[in-house]
Amino acid sequence: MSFLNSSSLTSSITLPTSVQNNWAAVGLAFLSAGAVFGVSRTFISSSRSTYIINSSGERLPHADEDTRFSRFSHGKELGDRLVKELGPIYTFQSGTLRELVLTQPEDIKVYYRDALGKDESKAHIKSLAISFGDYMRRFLSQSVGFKFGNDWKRIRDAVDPHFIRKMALDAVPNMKIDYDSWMKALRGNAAAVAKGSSPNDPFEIEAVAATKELPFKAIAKSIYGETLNDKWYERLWELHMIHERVMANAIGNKNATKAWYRFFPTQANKDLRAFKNGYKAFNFEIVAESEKLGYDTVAVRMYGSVADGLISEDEFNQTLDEILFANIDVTSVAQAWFLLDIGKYPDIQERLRAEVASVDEYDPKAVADYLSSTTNLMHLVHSESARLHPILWYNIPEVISVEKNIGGYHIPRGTSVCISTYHVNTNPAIWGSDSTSFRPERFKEISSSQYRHAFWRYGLGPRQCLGKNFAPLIVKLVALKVLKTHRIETVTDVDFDRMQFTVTPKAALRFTPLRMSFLS
Ligand code: HEM
Repeated sequence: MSFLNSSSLTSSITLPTSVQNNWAAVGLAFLSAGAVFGVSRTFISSSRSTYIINSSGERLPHADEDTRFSRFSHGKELGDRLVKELGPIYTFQSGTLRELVLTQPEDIKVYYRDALGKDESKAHIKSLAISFGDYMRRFLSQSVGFKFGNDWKRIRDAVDPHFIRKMALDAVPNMKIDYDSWMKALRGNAAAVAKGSSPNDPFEIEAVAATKELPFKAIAKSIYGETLNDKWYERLWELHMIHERVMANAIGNKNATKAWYRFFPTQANKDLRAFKNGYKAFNFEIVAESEKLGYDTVAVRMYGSVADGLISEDEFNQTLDEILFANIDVTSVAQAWFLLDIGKYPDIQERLRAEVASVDEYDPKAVADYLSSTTNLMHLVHSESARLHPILWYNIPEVISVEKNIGGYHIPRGTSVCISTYHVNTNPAIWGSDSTSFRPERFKEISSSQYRHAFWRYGLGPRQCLGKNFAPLIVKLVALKVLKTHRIETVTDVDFDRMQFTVTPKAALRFTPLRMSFLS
């Protein structure tokens, strides 16, 4: 049964593997299921019978349809229809919950005001609507993305220093080595179809297949540094394979959501234990090895916070799990969209190629400077691609802990709130009448303060993506590498893979080598 037809997030055990895996990528990055995990402030008030009203007593427009799955699979169509029928602020159902949806920057600004709460009781909490139950709690409830309030601040304080801009830039030369190998090997990828027998002939490949595993090594290397040789990487990859099965169960196995399930000798439980114990041992041993070799890696420094009693060992291991295993799909999908956009607009591609021609890709500083520039064409094209392809149509909701007046309506505390990302990113009042067109130059015409609450990419509130300094570099690096060696064309119409949780493109790219020499 497809998740599109299931009546509850956990009601289908038989989600196709691809769906399960991608739901895994809910990026636990964005994740949120924290509220169910032993949290006392469970005061979700927006039940089906609760109406939100304005000062004249008028009800906020409401769509009485359960959107828990359609908001991901058909989020664009759903959002377009609801904005047209209900206006810029509305509620829709998420199972038994009535959830508030925002599309206007000024409303989003109010929503996020004091979201972290100086007083913890006023901080946003994560929504119960997407709680995944006991199985996931056993391996991810201690990760940063699941926390809120003071616990979240404590972990972020310990982790943030290792993901600052300088760290990301320092990681580029090491990443570049893997991107070189990726480009050389792409033609031989099992999913690639050669359009001739000569290495000079083009080949075609689905964009997501091309980029699928690329970010994993990049992020792993950023964390484990020089210590991560082939032997360690092989071990990490084996853990990744177990993690895929674990996530599939966490999201698709209804029984696994129940507390009693942990006591049964199922394969899912064995996998969970194997992953938890295996990853704990991996981290412990690789940190020890790094220290022995004198390598000052991110993992070593993060482990220092465990030794100093700032975070627990579970918080350390689970936050690394979230960063490494759960973020693969989010970043690879962003890479796929970026290449598809470049492949779709040949004139932009040629201008980009002319720009990258002046970057010496064997000079680490030149590469880092180029990838981190916020004024070059690469940056403009990357921003435009990110604007038009949010990774979720609706972000993962948070629950407000104090009553707010948003868009003229009294929003009670306990209301679960989410953002219609595409409608924010294409709001004509901010982005102009051509807001849905691909026009990178618009980013030269508008200042970042003008779109501060109108560009959903790494989060719009004070709680933002931990990888936001790394992700753009990883995505741009793919484009740099491709443009130096190949001409790319988007050869099929771009559709969405609606069986995926993230907004995933379904389209193929044709790669035509520019010259032979890179293959040698
Ligand atoms: C293009 C790629 C990526 C995009 C678009 C993206 C986007 C996001 C978004 C929208 C959030 C939610 C922010 C919120 O709560 O409002 C998030 C959270 C998070 N992301 Fe990313 N992300 C990407 C890549 C990465 C990478 C590479 C890492 C690894 C370093 C990462 C680590 C995280 C973590 C740990 C969180 C949870 C942060 C917290 O709750 O404190 N992300 N990401």
